[in-house]
Amino acid sequence: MTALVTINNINKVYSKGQVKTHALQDVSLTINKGEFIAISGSSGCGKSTLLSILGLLDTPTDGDYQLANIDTHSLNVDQRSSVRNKHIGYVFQSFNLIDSLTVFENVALPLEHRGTPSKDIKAAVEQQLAAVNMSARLHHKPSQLSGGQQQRVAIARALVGNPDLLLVDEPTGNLDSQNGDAVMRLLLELNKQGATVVMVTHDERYSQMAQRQIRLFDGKVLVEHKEAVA
Ligand SMILES: Nc1ncnc2c1ncn2[C@@H]1O[C@H](COP(=O)(O)OP(=O)(O)OP(=O)(O)O)[C@@H](O)[C@H]1O
Repeated sequence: MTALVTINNINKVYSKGQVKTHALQDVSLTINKGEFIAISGSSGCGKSTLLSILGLLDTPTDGDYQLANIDTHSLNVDQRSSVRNKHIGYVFQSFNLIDSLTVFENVALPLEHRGTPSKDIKAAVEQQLAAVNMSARLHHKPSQLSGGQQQRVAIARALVGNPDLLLVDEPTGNLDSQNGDAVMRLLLELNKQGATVVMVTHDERYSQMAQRQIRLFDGKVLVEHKEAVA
């Protein structure tokens, strides 16, 4: 198995005036290519903080983070955003689509930032929207879609650049159970096709579907359960 992510003794301390919050305490984790990991735990235990650090949206106070053999500590701001663009897809609970852009334009964004030629963008966006069953809505605006459809578009945007790592924060949190189940089935299918997925969820039903489950408590890894490989 090939390690995609290695974090060692990550700590994150938020300081606001005199108040310090130790959001992550000595968290160490290896994520192999092709895994599907669910991170759960009660509110405030550090799930989103961990995902933001994995997604290079935030930096740890100390500790090491290697992604695809890159030591992320030594990256400057521009290098971090380039590594993020190339290696990471991020799906947010609130979709974070841009309302003034069409579905096609939203999904095209990561490739435009990379300077991909427009002919290649068109092919990749159409292929990715077909993979999430949203080909019929290319020219719609996000506000004209249901929540489940918006989340599928957000997943297409996260995957269009073939990232190594798909990070998903409460993907079903804003969806009813039918749409939530459909998004979960899609993530499992994408994982079967090779995507490495790390998903934060409150929903025990969905975390049980992951191959590996990590429960955080007060910023520490409390338990880890791994499905036996047959
Ligand atoms: N920007 C910030 N400044 C100060 N404290 C913060 C900040 N972000 C998070 N925290 C604190 O760090 C701790 C971990 O927060 P985090 O958002 O990672 O938890 P979580 O497990 O994702 O919670 P939830 O399930 O409610 O989203 C909490 O105590 C939170 O109050």
